[in-house]
Amino acid sequence: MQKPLIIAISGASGSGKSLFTENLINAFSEQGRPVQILREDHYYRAQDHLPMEAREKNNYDHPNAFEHELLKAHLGALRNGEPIDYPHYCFKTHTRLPKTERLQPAPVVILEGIMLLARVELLPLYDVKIFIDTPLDICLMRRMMRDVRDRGRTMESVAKQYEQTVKPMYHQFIEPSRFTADVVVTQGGKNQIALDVIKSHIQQFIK
Ligand SMILES: Nc1ncnc2c1ncn2[C@@H]1O[C@H](COP(=O)(O)OP(=O)(O)O)[C@@H](O)[C@H]1O
Ligand SMILES: O=c1ccn([C@@H]2O[C@H](COP(=O)(O)O)[C@@H](O)[C@H]2O)c(=O)[nH]1
Repeated sequence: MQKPLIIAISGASGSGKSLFTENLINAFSEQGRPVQILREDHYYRAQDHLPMEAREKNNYDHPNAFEHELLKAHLGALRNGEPIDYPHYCFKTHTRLPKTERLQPAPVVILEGIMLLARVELLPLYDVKIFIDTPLDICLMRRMMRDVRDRGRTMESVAKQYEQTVKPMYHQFIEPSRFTADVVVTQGGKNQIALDVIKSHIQQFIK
């Protein structure tokens, strides 16, 4: 089997990474499953040993919140044409679910997550590095709506977390990682030109 094309899509929380990824793979949905998605979020560390109060106070915007060692091992396996069983993370309980999901190797693997370009040891594993560059005030607005709607948060808790960790960690880790990207995308998940450019690059890897 030919080595897969591994594409890393990063950027702030709420920048539009997930939407960009979804819009990218929709184009290939009628061709079987040549493009697989793997989310860095699933690699948040398990926290079953901590009470809920401590979990709620954790800094989830520091690279050490992720088990990147496992992500690295999984990328190595996919490169070797082997399937992986990746963990499942729950944002409401701040820990992993007691199940894993199997991901089959594919010609193209798209990874998306906030710290993917901030870990230098992961960079050599990617073939294409994309940074979704969206102004932070827009990210906050989107996150506020999404976290209250989907992740069991209140507006107050989103605002407090943003002030205490999300914003400072963005400036410390995510913003500098923009300079490692091959492609910087403005206008988030709806930038049709950027989507078309990446799609045509992907198409070359799908026979
Ligand atoms: N360009 C855009 N215009 C309007 N809404 C957007 C745009 N990009 C993303 N969104 C919306 O903003 C929210 C956060 O986007 P998402 O893709 O989940 O961000 P991320 O994965 O970077 O955290 C989602 O509800 C999404 O539908
Ligand atoms: O238990 C958790 C784990 C993570 N978060 C927040 O999630 C975002 C990253 O997810 P996106 O899908 O990219 O928005 C990160 O900024 C963490 O603050 C959390 O709140 N709780």
